Amino acid sequence: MQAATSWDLKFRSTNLTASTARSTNAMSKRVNFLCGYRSKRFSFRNGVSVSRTDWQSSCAILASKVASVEDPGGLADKIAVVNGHKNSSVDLSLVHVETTNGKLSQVQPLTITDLSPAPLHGSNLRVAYQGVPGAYSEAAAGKAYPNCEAIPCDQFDVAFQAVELWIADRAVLPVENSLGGSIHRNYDLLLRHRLHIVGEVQIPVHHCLLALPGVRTDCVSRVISHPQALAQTERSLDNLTPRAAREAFHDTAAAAEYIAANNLHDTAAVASARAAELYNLQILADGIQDDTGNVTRFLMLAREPIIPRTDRPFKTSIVFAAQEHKGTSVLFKVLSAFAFRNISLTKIESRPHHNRPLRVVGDGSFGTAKNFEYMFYVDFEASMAETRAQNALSEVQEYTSFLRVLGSYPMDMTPWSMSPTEDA
Ligand SMILES: O=C(O)C(=O)C[C@]1(C(=O)O)C=C[C@@H](O)C=C1
Repeated sequence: MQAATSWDLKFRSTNLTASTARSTNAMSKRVNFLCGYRSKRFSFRNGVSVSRTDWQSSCAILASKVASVEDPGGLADKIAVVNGHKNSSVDLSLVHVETTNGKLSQVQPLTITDLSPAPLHGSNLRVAYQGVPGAYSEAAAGKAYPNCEAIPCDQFDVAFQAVELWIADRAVLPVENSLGGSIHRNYDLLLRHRLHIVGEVQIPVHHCLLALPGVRTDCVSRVISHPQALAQTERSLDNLTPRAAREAFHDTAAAAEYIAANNLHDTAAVASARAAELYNLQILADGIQDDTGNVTRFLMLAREPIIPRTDRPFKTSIVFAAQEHKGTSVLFKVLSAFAFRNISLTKIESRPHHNRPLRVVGDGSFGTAKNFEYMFYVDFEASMAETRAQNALSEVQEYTSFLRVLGSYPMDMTPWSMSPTEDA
């Protein structure tokens, strides 16, 4: 192996799981984590910590530390193509390369940098995302916070908790896709947790069909991926693998990793080109999303809100519940509060009202009807620093029993490019 080059990459991988983010005291967790790590009393499977009772209340974390990676065959060039997009603005220094010459590297001991407190600013921001390296959410974290330390989490909920417990500074989570629609789980979690939306990023999602080297497409009997990714490639898969069963997986990159780790010759994954690189899979088909306009919108979440401004386009996200017995006219009134002030809405989503899911109506003469109650999520194009937005919300408050501003944040105005071909 050559001596370290300028392409030696210093990567860290901290993988949060549900059990590791369960405690309420961030500081004690951090300490427990460090002790747990040092004592090496827990074991690992596929680079993921296996929970132990004496470790369950501690904060985290598997850390696979510094991996020195030489640059065989132009790694720099290879990872400049992320998600199939050559000119991607995604900064790759966040990437968790755990492999050295294709093999998983050994877990390394902690160094002094592990003991430094969470930075609030700058490039060392710790950003939690759901998935494993190679997931689109990781690319979103890199676009949102170049040079950040991306922290993989096994569930959305864990990413929220990681920020609440000061293990991470930000979470970056998908909320909707232009083809697949809303990721409802994250809407519900936004309400359950007290984090603030501080930004949004949109990522063009360029899917590939991946399999072990040598596997032919007609030998694939099962395709695994994140349900959203399967939905976004439905028609392509009908053509490419018409007889293959489709199975949901936690995230796209985890599906790729699973095939590689289990040497599955009959299974393919829908995932990114970067996942193919990371897990040594071949690309059977490239650009298999059913429409080139396949974009996922991610939200950045923090413990504190940002101060809204008026010098650039801002978006504000709110959630509200209608006053009881006011019926559907409430929604009309709320929407008109924005319309009369020329505030455009970019999104409206309804979710079950978990505290009050049903409303019984009718006086009994014809029986009673059970109407469902909803929480409405609305995104509108204005900053909370604008008087028109403040006035609109004070009007909305009159019609609602519950109103929360989830965040007022800069809109992602990245110039549009749909595919790698168009980038070139
Ligand atoms: O599985 C991944 O790679 C993810 O980042 C998750 C996710 C999603 O939740 O929608 C993100 C973007 C794509 O739309 C497909 C999947």
